[in-house]
Amino acid sequence: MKRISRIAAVYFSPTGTTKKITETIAEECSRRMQLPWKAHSFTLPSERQEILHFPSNVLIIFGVPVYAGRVPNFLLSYLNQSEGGEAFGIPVVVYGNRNYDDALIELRDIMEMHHIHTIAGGAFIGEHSFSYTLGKGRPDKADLVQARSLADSAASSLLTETYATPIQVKGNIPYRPYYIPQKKDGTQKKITSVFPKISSECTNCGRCVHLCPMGSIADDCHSYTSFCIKCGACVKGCPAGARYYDDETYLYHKKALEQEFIRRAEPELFI
Ligand SMILES: Cc1cc2nc3c(=O)[nH]c(=O)nc-3n(C[C@H](O)[C@H](O)[C@H](O)COP(=O)(O)O)c2cc1C
Repeated sequence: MKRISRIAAVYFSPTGTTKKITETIAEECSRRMQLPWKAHSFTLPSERQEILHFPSNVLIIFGVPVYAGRVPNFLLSYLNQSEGGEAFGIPVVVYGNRNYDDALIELRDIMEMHHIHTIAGGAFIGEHSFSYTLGKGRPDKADLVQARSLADSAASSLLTETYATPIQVKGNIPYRPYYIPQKKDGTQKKITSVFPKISSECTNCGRCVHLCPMGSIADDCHSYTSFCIKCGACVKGCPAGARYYDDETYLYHKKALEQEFIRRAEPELFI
């Protein structure tokens, strides 16, 4: 086996569910392989100043949330500059109880293209960025058991050199187009130009300014300097509950998702 001397949990995670899964897998790999692990977030603009560059001796647990059934597209130019140095890696996607569509296979391909040899993969569920009821409380205890199980199998396959790479995961090639929300009348409408509103409860504490992964909220907390990806970081992270959406298509889409995807989706592990 190529020498692995440390483990890295590398993730983009505006509302923290991807962070939780990715770090749990890293922690368990660390326990099983008796190696140190470290977290590396690329969620905030300041964290994306440096490109991702890994030496060959790292096992990389690479986590992204699923946006529109795919790897978030605004991350592609950043991810496509990364260099994996022939390291081993585990692609992990976290989705809001609807579907992960082609996100996992796309992430695997990105990793392979940048010289990270994938040996396992997983799709997990997190509370949906738009909602407090869809995937509520996920990942939960049972999800974390699954995350640890993925880590155990991956660690065993590395220790016994029985891994297969690239890992075979679910998904289509070519990838399906990005999922587009529907309006009430059944026609599709993108919500790219929608921004959260700010109520009078806002205390100008600046928390949202710090949390925004696009660096799009001005210091006054009330105006926007760039675009909004609807990640939910400012809405769910506002201590005063002052940020909300009132866009009709956004609200209709959120309600439709909450009504249609009430079944409990389960994690899928690829080993
Ligand atoms: C723009 C956008 C698109 C999303 N698209 C999907 C999707 O296609 N399928 C799904 O199940 N969840 C979708 N989600 C929900 C997130 O994948 C999910 O909430 C994830 O747990 C968020 O990760 P985080 O907590 O690390 O930010 C979407 C969220 C956003 C913001």
